[in-house]
Amino acid sequence: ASRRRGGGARLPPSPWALPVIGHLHHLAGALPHRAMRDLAARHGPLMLLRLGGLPVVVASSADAAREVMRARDLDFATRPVTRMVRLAIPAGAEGIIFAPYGEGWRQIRKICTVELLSARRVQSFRPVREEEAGRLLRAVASSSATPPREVNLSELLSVYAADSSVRAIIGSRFKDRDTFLGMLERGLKLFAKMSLPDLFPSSRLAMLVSRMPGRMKRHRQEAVAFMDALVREHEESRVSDDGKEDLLDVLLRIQSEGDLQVPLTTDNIKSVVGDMFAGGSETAATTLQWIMAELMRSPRVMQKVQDEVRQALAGRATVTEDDLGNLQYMRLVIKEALRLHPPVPLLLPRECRNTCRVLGFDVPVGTIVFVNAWAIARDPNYWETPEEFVPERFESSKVDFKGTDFEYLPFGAGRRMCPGMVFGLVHLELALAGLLYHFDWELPLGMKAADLDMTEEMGVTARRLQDLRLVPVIRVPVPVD
Ligand code: HEM
Repeated sequence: ASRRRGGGARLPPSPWALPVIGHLHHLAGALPHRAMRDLAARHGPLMLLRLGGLPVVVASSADAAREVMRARDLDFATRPVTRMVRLAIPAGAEGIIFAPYGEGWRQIRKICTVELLSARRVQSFRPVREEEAGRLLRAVASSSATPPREVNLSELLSVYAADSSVRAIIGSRFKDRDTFLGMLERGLKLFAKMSLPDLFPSSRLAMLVSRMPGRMKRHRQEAVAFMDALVREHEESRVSDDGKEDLLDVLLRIQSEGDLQVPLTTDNIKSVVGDMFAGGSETAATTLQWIMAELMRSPRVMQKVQDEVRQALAGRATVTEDDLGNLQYMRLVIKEALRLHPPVPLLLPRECRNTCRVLGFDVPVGTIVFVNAWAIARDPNYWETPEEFVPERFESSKVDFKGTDFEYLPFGAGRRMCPGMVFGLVHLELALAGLLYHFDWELPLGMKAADLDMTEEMGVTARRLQDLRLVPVIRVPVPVD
């Protein structure tokens, strides 16, 4: 039941709580989006949890999501910054993801949408993507000898997404690419975990007993040294605005042009570089892995989407981005995979800036808000046979992921909605079209579609626990370099 507390606030309903840990035990042993869906079934579309010392509200219906991200978007337009994140990103040094709502964030957001992630800029990286997609296809082909052998498709897709993003962000010139990737990945792992000091923000003991603060500080030192070298290298070999700029070049140019309302510091720029990688890489890799897994479980859909791709490309040596516009059914396949497997199932957390009312309940200032987009996208109130992979459901429906249909929110909605949608989608489409055009796909010997393990694990994204291993059989040879 809902509770009234000091001043007569009507708080959203909560499950039973334990002293100190609050509701943490309700989440133990399950993935957060799944545990929260089960709790919401009992406590309603807006519920209040206390995770250690953190008050958290979870929105689990389209109505609740609409309230948070449209009606009251301004009240929820900032993000919580935990103690550990603060150790890695000092106040004022934020990029975009963790920037508090305000002029600074608005300016960086505008730079992202107009300069970094605009359709024109994304287009300028087309040669990089096509090269990386070619590399992916060759890597797959080289493993499909006679007799064809299985490949670890998860690994190859992660390499594709990471390499292609990194080349867009810091260019192809950078010598220490591998170190950069390794560092970013270690950093992301640290950010993805809620540690004791995060859950108990006022506890000094938690700070003392946890190993996280030390790790975060070391990560920051390493990242700062590395980014300094990266920025220096970019400053020494400036590229002009001839379409060959990488995202770091663009940021440094905007900084040097100087006519900004809020100064853009080099610390901000370094954080944006990290944010672009954090936002763009694992999301694309995870989605591609889920799409291929769902296609393997649904031979009907696989056949239909391969027929489409092969008809559209008949006689072609390989796929280019010019071909993608004709692949309507493939686009529905991607939409359906993003419905069942939104890579960021709880979206990125928001924080309440002003105490306000949502669905008749009071949400106090400072509360962290999650929108359970995963649960909403599988809710039988909005979806027929929600657990089934049926791309055709989007054929006659206007529901889209642009942030106006609150039953389907893989990219979020409102002011904080994902600015990287175009960038992400074109990566997905290009790689997928290539994989479907050049190869037929089989399960490893003796395995049936029903045996494919679809268990999730929570990293930065909700990704596959088991790597996806499949056997590619060449249908159209992949051109050599
Ligand atoms: C399949 C691909 C992707 C998915 C599913 C996805 C999903 C999301 C989601 C759910 C959010 C939170 C939105 C909210 O709070 O309402 C978000 C934010 C964000 N995404 Fe993406 N994303 C993808 C690709 C990308 C790419 C390619 C980039 C950049 C290269 C990117 C950069 C960002 C940034 C910077 C934010 C934070 C925006 C802000 O706080 O103002 N994303 N994304």
